[in-house]
Amino acid sequence: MRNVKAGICQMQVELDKSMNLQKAENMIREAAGNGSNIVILPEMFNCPYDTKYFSAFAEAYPGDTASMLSHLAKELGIYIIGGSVPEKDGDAVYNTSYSFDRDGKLIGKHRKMHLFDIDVEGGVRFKESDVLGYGQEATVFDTEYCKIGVAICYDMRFPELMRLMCKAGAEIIVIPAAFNLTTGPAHWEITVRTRALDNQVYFIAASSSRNLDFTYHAYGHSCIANPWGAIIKEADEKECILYGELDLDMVQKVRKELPLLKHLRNDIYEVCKK
Ligand SMILES: NC(=O)CC(=O)C(=O)O
Repeated sequence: MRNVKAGICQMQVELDKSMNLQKAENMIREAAGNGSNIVILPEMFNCPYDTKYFSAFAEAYPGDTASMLSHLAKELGIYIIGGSVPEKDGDAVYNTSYSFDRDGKLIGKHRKMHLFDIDVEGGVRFKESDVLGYGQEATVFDTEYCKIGVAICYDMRFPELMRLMCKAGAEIIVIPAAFNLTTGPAHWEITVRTRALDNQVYFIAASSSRNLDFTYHAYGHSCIANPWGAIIKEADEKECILYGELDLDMVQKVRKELPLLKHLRNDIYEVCKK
């Protein structure tokens, strides 16, 4: 049996960065105290999800935020997938996720590859590319449980990237995210389930909770889908820690019983790195 307990911190993000860091620390400690092996934070957990704040909140690596996550991972002996934060690199700012192992070592760094530029009539309008640079690489890393792939929010809408992570051996895909009240009800759950089903992985989508003080209202509803495409845990829109047990043997069982990945017609089409 290969079991992992995941703790998803659906935290409320505020305007005050130090409050966000304190909140994240408290929630990580609580999730670890309740037996989580892997603790996950949401997209932009130290900064409101609004392009006007990204540059001012950005830190060059390691900075206070990544250092805190690394220390906590080591002290608590857990893996941390640190949501995402604005990262400063020279003149550029990226939407970046840092992951740490039980020794506090950085094992994954993902810069959001697909920037969220949308304009839905009567709904949400957002243009990350006004202020953010594009990530260039898919991110998959080893843990003692299995390989884990990490991407950020809008990245999950691109099946090619998810397939690339699956081909690189990911059995769990983790997506720190912040869908909204236009796209969330329509697309969140179906995208999570479909990506889990396509790739026969555990798919974890970790949102912030809904804060109506800001112009961008996160959908919340952090959830976990299993390799059969079923949602096994889902939060509502409020702040909480969502726990889920992942049975990694199920990944291999489903892949054996319904061998989608073996049946790919790579002679006709193939998702590959350029
Ligand atoms: N916030 C995002 O990056 C993506 C999102 O909200 C959506 O795809 O919808």
